[in-house]
Amino acid sequence: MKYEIKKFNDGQVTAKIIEGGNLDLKIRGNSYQDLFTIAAIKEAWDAENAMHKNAVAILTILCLIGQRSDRRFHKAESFDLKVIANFINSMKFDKVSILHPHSPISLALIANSEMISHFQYVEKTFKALGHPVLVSPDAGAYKTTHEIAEKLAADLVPSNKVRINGAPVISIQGDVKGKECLIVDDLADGGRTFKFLAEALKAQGATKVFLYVTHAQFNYGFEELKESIDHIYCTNSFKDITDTYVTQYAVL
Ligand SMILES: O=P(O)(O)OC[C@H]1O[C@H](OP(=O)(O)OP(=O)(O)O)[C@H](O)[C@@H]1O
Repeated sequence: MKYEIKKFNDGQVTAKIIEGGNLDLKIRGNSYQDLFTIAAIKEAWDAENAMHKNAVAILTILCLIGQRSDRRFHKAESFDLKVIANFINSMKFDKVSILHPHSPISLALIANSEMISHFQYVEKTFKALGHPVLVSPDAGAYKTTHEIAEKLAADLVPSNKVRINGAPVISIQGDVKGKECLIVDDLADGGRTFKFLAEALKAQGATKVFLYVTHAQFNYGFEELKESIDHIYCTNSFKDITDTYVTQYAVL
């Protein structure tokens, strides 16, 4: 399958199918633009395949926009992940694979979806660092990090996070004295969760603190992390980062 994308001067996106066959699209999916582009491709593909019902359409989303908005936070506010999921569902893909979604709600809302595990990236990091203690930063991350720790036979220290006026307040439930720690989570936005956690781990005697996140957004506060986190490991699902402080695994 081959296609062509054109952009009009007013921002409109249009797609043209050049060669037929199964559709296998891989996108960051971290912008509405990305979603509209695949909607155009899928619409053109459907029109071309109206007579060939056995062709298959698969979508891979590396960093789903709105994945954190997995509930209606306040009355009268929009439930954004539901809006995004409804739009993706309207395209009727046969399979939608999503890399390390923030919560299972993405999978529940998006039809025919399945999770792509981040295990291989954590495993590479864990081995490169020489088997550090894994740290899960909050209840949301605990389940998947616990599963990964079991598979790696790694020690796991859970920590709890509550946000007070937006700022994370941390409590660590384990002994990290004299140990190297690897915090494992799905995404970093400003990174304050990890800055506070790394400071707390070091205050409790951790010798080094590393961070793994699948979706390295770092929309703000990136430089500050260098004060408490020794090195960051991530994928390029959200963006490419050129900084020796960061090791990125290519997924795109
Ligand atoms: O880089 P930061 O700005 O610190 O944000 C990163 C944290 O935020 C997200 O969790 P969130 O608090 O949204 O989890 P929730 O679903 O439990 O509210 C994410 O899973 C990280 O733990």
